[in-house]
Amino acid sequence: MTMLKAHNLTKRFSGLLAVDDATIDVAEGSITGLIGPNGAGKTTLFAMIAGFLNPNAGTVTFQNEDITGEKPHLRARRGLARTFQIVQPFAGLDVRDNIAVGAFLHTKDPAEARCLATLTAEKVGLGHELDKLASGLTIAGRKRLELARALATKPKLLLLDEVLAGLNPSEIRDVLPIIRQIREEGVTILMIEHIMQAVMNLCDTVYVLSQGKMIASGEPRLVCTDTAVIEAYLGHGAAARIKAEGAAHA
Ligand SMILES: Nc1ncnc2c1ncn2[C@@H]1O[C@H](COP(=O)(O)OP(=O)(O)OP(=O)(O)O)[C@@H](O)[C@H]1O
Repeated sequence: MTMLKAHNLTKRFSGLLAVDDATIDVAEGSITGLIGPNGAGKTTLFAMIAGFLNPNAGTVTFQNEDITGEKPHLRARRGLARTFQIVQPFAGLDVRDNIAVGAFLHTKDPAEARCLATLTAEKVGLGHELDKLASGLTIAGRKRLELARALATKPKLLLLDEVLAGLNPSEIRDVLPIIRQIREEGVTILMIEHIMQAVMNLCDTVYVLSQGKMIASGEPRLVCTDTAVIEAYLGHGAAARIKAEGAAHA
């Protein structure tokens, strides 16, 4: 079943066409990637899916219901949660209470929210830092916290905006199994990611956005060798140059 259908979405910022008639389908149970060069419009597309921005055109359908124009908190109640590229925890709250903020979506009882927060912290490897102030976490810790805050809302679809950015290779290796485990527990994932190793490792399907347009989609291995994708990242004529160099070295 297709859980999310974001169809023909367009977003203009005064003169700039940030997203231009882009379509993305996310299958239930999948990890779907969204990649593209800087400024391609990925975050803008995410914001329209999560309801933080209204599209100028196009529709967002979640579990067969049209949610275009619906406010973010109502989408969250349906089970659509997102993380932010710039991590902004409540610095003065400890890790447990930061995560509990997400849990309050489903309960008014602080004890229950904290209990769910504790369980969620363990899932992302923050179980031993529950009493620490969020401001005292490392970048890697803050990324995990961001993941936990979204997970505590009990999402059906989790939108991850560059959760691996800023992490070193060993920290990335630690987070990949956590993302896989979240999917194993039944959460569908749509992730913006620049780190290709992670995309190749995790994603069943990947979409490529360039200058606001969706230029390719499919299995990560196939998409990476697509001429239009190589040119979007490396410039016009790059695919031919790479091919020629490959032939010269053969
Ligand atoms: N609120 C805004 N007002 C005006 N222009 C904006 C706004 N938000 C984004 N843009 C512009 O829209 C385009 C797409 O930006 P967006 O952040 O969606 O790209 P991105 O693919 O997420 O980039 P990155 O990989 O660098 O995060 C860029 O040219 C950006 O400057």
